[in-house]
Order: sequence, then structure tokens, then C-alpha cells
Amino acid sequence: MPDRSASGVVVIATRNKGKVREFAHYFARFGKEVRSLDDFDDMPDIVEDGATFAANARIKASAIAGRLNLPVLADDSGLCVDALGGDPGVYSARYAGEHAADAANNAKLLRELGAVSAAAARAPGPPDGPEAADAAAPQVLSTARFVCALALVDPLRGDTLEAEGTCEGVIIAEPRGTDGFGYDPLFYLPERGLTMAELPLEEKNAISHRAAALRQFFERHSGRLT
Ligand SMILES: O=c1nc[nH]c2c1ncn2[C@H]1C[C@H](O)[C@@H](COP(=O)(O)OP(=O)(O)OP(=O)(O)O)O1
Ligand SMILES: [Mg+2]
Repeated sequence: MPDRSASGVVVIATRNKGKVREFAHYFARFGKEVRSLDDFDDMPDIVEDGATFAANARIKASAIAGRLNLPVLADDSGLCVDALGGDPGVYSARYAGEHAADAANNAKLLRELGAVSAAAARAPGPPDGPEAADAAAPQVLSTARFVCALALVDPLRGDTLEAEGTCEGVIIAEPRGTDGFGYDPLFYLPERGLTMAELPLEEKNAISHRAAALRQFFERHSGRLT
């Protein structure tokens, strides 16, 4: 039976341009384009007051699926830092305050972890000794993981499909890299020797929490969304 919800477009209940870029790259391999909340007029502001990533993903997907009467995918994600007891967790986007910029959230994360400013830690010292050491072996502040919960609410079929993925890494004392978004410059992958913000989009999309969640989604719900 043909999938009534099949189309060349995946609607994602997000306003995060970094997520949109990653999903667009990911779904392009299936010949699908993504649309985000910025592509529709009069989309509601969504209150993400769930206690878990999964609950927030369901809240976002069902708010928009109900409005558009179309299948809608949502991603709720964040960073869980072991030295902070799992914080900022579901509060990742508003860690430094409602609508906080990525830079403010990153600065707060380093403050909470008691990071000493790089300049202070380096001086005095030989001009390029510590800098060279920096690139090779960054100062690690904590183990951490990114978590991504996905929910697809499909009003045409009347069901909700879910998946979750994680990506393990460590938080380092100094940001590195300019790709990606959010906490990527502070999230270091020891086995790669790079931060998430130093990885090309293609590689981030192969190893990230979002990629892991998408993989689980397609394992569990084969044929839906593609
Ligand atoms: O791959 C990632 N690389 C770096 N940081 C990330 C990533 N994935 C989530 N994060 C951080 C960004 C934000 O601080 C929070 C997500 O919060 P979250 O509410 O899911 O997204 P959001 O408010 O930016 O957009 P929206 O709710 O419209 O989808 O976790
Ligand atoms: Mg949000």
C-alpha cells in the first residue's frame, strides 16, 4: 500500500538553522528536502516544558503536526555533562537564560566547570610551546554526551514514532573550530582528536547523536520518512 504520508518533503518543527543544515544534508541522500518553521507563516511559539528530551520532541512535533495536518518530525537535543550531574540537559538551549546565544551558553558551561581562561593559564611561558600543546592535547574538564530525541507525529496515520541517540565525548577548556552550532566548539572527540566544530558536516552527520537517533529511527520504523 502506498504511504499516504510519502512526499518529497520532510517538515521539521525547529527554528535552529544548525539542525536544519544537518537534516537537509542527511535527507538529501533520500531525495528529500526539509522544511522548517521558518518556511511557514504563523507558526506558534512552542513551550518546551517536558521533563525529558523525548517529551519535548513530542511536544514540538505534535504542536506543528496539529497545525499543518501533516507528518512532522521534531528534534529535542542537548548536552549532558558528567561533572555537572548531567546539566545542562533539557535546559541546554536556555542554560544562560531564555533565548541565550550559543556563545553565552558556552561561556556559562566553562564557568560552571571552573575553567581558567586560556590566557591566564598560559602566561607566562615560551611563545609557542603551550600553544602547540593546546592543539595536540586540549585540557579536558569532564566527560559528556550529546543526546538527541526524535519524534515523528503523523496525523494522517494517527501515530507517533520515536527514537533516541547519543554521542560520547569530553568538554575542553578552550573552544576549537567554527563549523556546527551550539556546544560543538567545546565538545571534543578524543578518538578523532577534533571537536565537533572541527568536523566537516558530512562527518558530524555520520557520528553525531542526531545521526544515531536517525539510524535508530530507520531501524525501528523502516519505510517511514523515506
Ligand atoms: O549537534 C549539536 N551540537 C552542538 N550543540 C547542540 C547540538 N544539538 C543540540 N545542541 C544544543 C544546542 C542547544 O543549546 C540545545 C538544543 O536545544 P533544542 O531545544 O533541542 O533546540 P533549539 O531550541 O536550538 O531549536 P528547536 O527547539 O527550535 O529545535 O542543545
Ligand atoms: Mg528549543
